[in-house]
Order: sequence, then C-alpha cells, then structure tokens
Amino acid sequence: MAALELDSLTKSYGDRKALDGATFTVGSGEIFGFVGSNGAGKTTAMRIVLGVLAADAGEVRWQGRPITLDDRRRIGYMPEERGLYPRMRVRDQLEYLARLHGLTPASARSATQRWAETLGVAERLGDEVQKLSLGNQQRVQLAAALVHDPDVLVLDEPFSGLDPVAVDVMSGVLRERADAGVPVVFSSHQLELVERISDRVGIIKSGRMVATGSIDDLRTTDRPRWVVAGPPGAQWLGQVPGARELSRDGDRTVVETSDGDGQAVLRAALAAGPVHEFAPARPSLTDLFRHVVASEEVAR
Ligand SMILES: Nc1ncnc2c1ncn2[C@@H]1O[C@H](COP(=O)(O)OP(=O)(O)OP(=O)(O)O)[C@@H](O)[C@H]1O
Repeated sequence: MAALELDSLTKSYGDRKALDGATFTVGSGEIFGFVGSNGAGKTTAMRIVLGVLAADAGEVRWQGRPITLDDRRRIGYMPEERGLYPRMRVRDQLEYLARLHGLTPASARSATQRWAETLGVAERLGDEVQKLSLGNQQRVQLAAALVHDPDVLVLDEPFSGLDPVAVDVMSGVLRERADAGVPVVFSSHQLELVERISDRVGIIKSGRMVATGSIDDLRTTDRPRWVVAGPPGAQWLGQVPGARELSRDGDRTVVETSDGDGQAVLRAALAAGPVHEFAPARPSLTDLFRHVVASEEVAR
C-alpha cells in the first residue's frame, strides 16, 4: 500500500514554476530514489512533504488521508541545507532533537547512543559538530533524522560527499529502516547508487515526473536491445529487418530491434563471422535518465 502520496503538487516561486503537477507514491518498506537535474524540483517537493513549504495546489497524503501536523512530526528529515548547530556537542544535539520529538530524557540518551554507534560516530559524541569532518557531520545528520524513530524518512541528498564506507553504512541503515516498514525517500545525483539501493525510482524534470517505477519497469521497452561482439563493422545488421545500430565500440555493437527478435540478430552476426558475446543490453539508470531527461515527451 502507498504510505506516502504526493498528488499533483504545484509550486511557483514568483513566475518560476518549481513543481508542475508532481505525483508519486512511496510504499511501506520501500526505498524510493528521487532523481532529476539541478533545479528540477526535488528539494521543493521534499519541503512540501515536511510542511516547511506550502504547495500552491495538490496534496500530500499519509496512509490514505491528508497528512497532518502530527504525522509530520513522525517524519525523519535530512534537509539539503543540513541543520546542525555547529558549536553544540554531538550528544547534546541528538538528545535535544530526540527530546523535541517527545522522547523522555532516558530514551533520548539511549537512542542517541544507539544511532551514534550504528552510524560509526559514537567516539565523537563529546565533540562539537564543527570539529567533525563533513562526512562525519553527515552521519550525525542522519542520526538526527533517525533519533526519534520516525515513521517516514525524507532525505535530501544524504549521500553527497560521503566516502564509500560511509555510503555503505548509510545505505545499510536505510535498508534496515525500510525492512522495518518505514517508507524511505531520498534524492541523489549518484545514479549508480540510486540504482543499487532503490526499490523504485522517480525521475523529475522541470517539476513533472517523467518516469516512475522499479528500474526493471523503466527498462522495459518495446524495442529490446542486444549487445553483439564479434563481426567487424555493422553491415551484417542490414540483413535484419527492423534492427538498427545504436552504438559501436570496436567490435562491440549495441543493436535495437523493433520486434525483439534477438535470434535474427544473432544469426546475421554469425553469418558474418565468429561471435564472442551476445546478450540483452540492459540500460543503466544513467542511460534511462539521459534518455527521459533529453526527450520532451512526458510519460506516466
Ligand atoms: N526560495 C526560492 N526562491 C526562488 N526560486 C527557488 C527557491 N527555491 C527553489 N527555487 C527554484 O525552484 C526550482 C526547483 O528547485 P529545487 O531546489 O526544488 O530543485 P532540486 O531538484 O532540488 O535541485 P538540486 O538538484 O540542484 O538540489 C529551481 O528553478 C530553483 O531555482
């Protein structure tokens, strides 16, 4: 079931339309990767979910009804502009945020300890935030989003600037929270990472969702592609009706077919010479992103 729904959100800043009917849902237990070019509207959409910004039109729903202030208090949010007090000690900061969300002093203390350990910053609990490296500050920022055991996670570029170990720690935590039933939505420009950890992704362009679904859904096309390595050139391809070369790198050709008949492609290649690789070509999220962002067509 869709736990969090963004329905037809519209928002303008003066005459600049930041959101233009953006709609998507995030289910319980689902990690949703929210991607789009700079200025496409991701932060604006997340701020509207949080309620720090009001939509001009459209609605955010939680569990099927309009989201309330109380629901919003149960969101764990990592803002793009971050939001830690630089001179406050990590421990005080996390305990303070937990208390703001209604935890008792004892629960705030134990949640602070637990999340600091999970995120690898327990040894820095006594330090001022400003003395931490940026990556460690970001771990603390995630701890700040998690310390009140939120029902939803909304994270604006949580992975930017992290080293690979920190990326693993953070993605492990997101998966663990999702497995506990929490809907997780995060924005990122690191498309390989988004592809690796998201259950579903949404691509936003100029304030409108141009594609939403699992990576496999988005890959599904009525013009399947194949990689063929072997015969030099691509003259052999002329023998296959409805097939065309998309790209060629040395003896490796990516072929698009109109009817998905890979066997016809393989037969033509074999007739031209030995073939040492033949496989369906699976576009990466980066390929899909380039494709939908470059095209003007608005789908789904
Ligand atoms: N406070 C503001 N005042 C005026 N325009 C704004 C404001 N905030 C955002 N915008 C504009 O709204 C559009 C959407 O911005 P938004 O920050 O939501 O994009 P984004 O997808 O998060 O971008 P990025 O990937 O660069 O963080 C942009 O054109 C931006 O310039």
